[in-house]
Amino acid sequence: MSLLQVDNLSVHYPGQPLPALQQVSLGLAEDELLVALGPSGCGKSTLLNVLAGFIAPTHGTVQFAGQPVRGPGAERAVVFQHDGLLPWLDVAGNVAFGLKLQRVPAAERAAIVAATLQQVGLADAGGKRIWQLSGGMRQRVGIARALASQSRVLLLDEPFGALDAFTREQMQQLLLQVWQQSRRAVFLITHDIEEALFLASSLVLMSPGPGRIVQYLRPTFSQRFLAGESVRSIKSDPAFITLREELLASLSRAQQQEAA
Ligand SMILES: Nc1ncnc2c1ncn2[C@@H]1O[C@H](COP(=O)(O)OP(=O)(O)OP(=O)(O)O)[C@@H](O)[C@H]1O
Repeated sequence: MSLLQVDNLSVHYPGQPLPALQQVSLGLAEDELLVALGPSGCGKSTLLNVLAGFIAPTHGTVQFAGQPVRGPGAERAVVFQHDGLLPWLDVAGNVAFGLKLQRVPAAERAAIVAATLQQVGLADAGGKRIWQLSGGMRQRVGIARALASQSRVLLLDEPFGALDAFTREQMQQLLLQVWQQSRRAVFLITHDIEEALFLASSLVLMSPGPGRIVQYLRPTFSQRFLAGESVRSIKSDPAFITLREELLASLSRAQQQEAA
């Protein structure tokens, strides 16, 4: 059964000629890393915002664990492209912030913060100030904060979009490790085909005008990485390259249809 379930979802922003999303249906299971891939304007952020409970559907339903989503909830943590960290707190303070709001006792809070910082490779950085961190480290803190919240779903909004190619690849690997260890359901949006193929256990390809799902896939490359194969070997595999080119062709076909 899906943890998050979307049925026949449409979102039409007031004053816009076309719906941002039209008749979108998908399910996110507990052990899944679902990626929504598509070009700018296909409704990825709108979909994530609906799952997070920031935006209400115009039509259709969104359910978490069988209950309608009526707004944001602690069981669905969001990580944004621009990390949203609090500059007046240090790294540990940022990771502990949500726990403090939830009134988790100090000793328990400290243990969770230490464990999640360890998980994202920042075990020694708890006392650092936010302005001392690189972009990749900041995103690690954002992910640690989401993990610390003990949410059951992580919603990641283009989390690596602002990073250089090398750091981005490191973060993709980290995310897969964290996904495997933390056993959370993950929903991630990206416009990067290679990133989507490498990370996804399920992938929906989206197209704009109106925003909709045009293809569902179940790539297996992340399983190969988690079984020990190197990222370079996976991304240079002809099977990976062929699928990447097919997705690129599907996306350009969808965009040509939109333009016509
Ligand atoms: N608050 C809003 N009010 C009106 N229209 C909006 C609003 N937010 C998004 N839109 C429109 O809805 C459509 C989908 O936008 P959305 O941001 O969800 O797409 P996206 O795939 O995430 O794009 P990007 O990758 O550029 O962020 C676009 O046409 C956009 O202009």
